[in-house]
Amino acid sequence: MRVVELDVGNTAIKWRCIQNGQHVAKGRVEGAVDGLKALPFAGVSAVRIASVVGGSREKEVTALLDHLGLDYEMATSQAECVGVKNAYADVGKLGVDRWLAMLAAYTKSQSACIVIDAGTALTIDIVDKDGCHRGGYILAGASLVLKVLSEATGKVRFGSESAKALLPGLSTDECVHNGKWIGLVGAVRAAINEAESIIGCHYQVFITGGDGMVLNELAGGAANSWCYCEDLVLDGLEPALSKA
Ligand SMILES: Nc1ncnc2c1ncn2[C@@H]1O[C@H](COP(=O)(O)OP(=O)(O)OP(=O)(O)O)[C@@H](O)[C@H]1O
Ligand SMILES: CC(C)(CO)[C@@H](O)C(=O)NCCC(=O)O
Ligand SMILES: [K+]
Repeated sequence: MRVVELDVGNTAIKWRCIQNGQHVAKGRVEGAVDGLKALPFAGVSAVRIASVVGGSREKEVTALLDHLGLDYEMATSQAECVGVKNAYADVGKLGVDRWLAMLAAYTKSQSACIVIDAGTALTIDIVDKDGCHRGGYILAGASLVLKVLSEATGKVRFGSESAKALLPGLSTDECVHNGKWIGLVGAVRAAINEAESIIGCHYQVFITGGDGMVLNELAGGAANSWCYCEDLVLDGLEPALSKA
């Protein structure tokens, strides 16, 4: 059996192809949804989708799959799945990428976990040892921080990043880029601190997203034990969509 999984995010669509349980291809599509036409859809019997974009972009994705004659299933955030219990009163409002990443993390750890997704947004979610989601955080991610600074100021003008560091900057470029990272690293450290008062000190940290690896590296010391999982959101699709 051949399956394609899609993580439709606000910046890019991440995809992978699974054949008989093996991951055989993967990639990233930026910009127009038409880029999905290049995926290896031949022989695919099912498409699983995690989408946080909604609206017309989501319709473009499903219209393209319909056009290709492919059956698809769209994951949604539920009250409970694989032992994880959603903390939102309105469970469907929790971003499905956050939900799926928690399902995957809790399945892997079978213990308390903290799930960090460093994408367009930075999200941090807390799951206790019994699988109860104990809440989370949504912040602007690295690229959004830059966008907001350049749009909302007259003189914070900067180029691209030359090195990734947390040191105090000595130019606008360094101040902005290092500031962006210290904001993300600092937010994650503070969130973990808050989490410890809720779930205690025994937990596994999982990190994913386009900026996940950099954030893991910059967080230093304590972050050595974090588990970087490139496809945590996609990993949650199968448990979320498998019928009991
Ligand atoms: N080709 C790339 N590969 C990996 N990371 C990238 C790439 N291009 C940009 N990034 C980084 O990834 C971040 C976006 O995160 P991610 O790839 O998780 O995207 P996303 O599609 O926005 O997902 P989501 O909307 O679900 O957060 C950007 O801040 C950017 O720094
Ligand atoms: C926060 C993002 C954008 C992260 O991708 C996504 O999970 C989302 O659109 N969430 C909806 C709002 C919420 O999770 O409460
Ligand atoms: K994401």
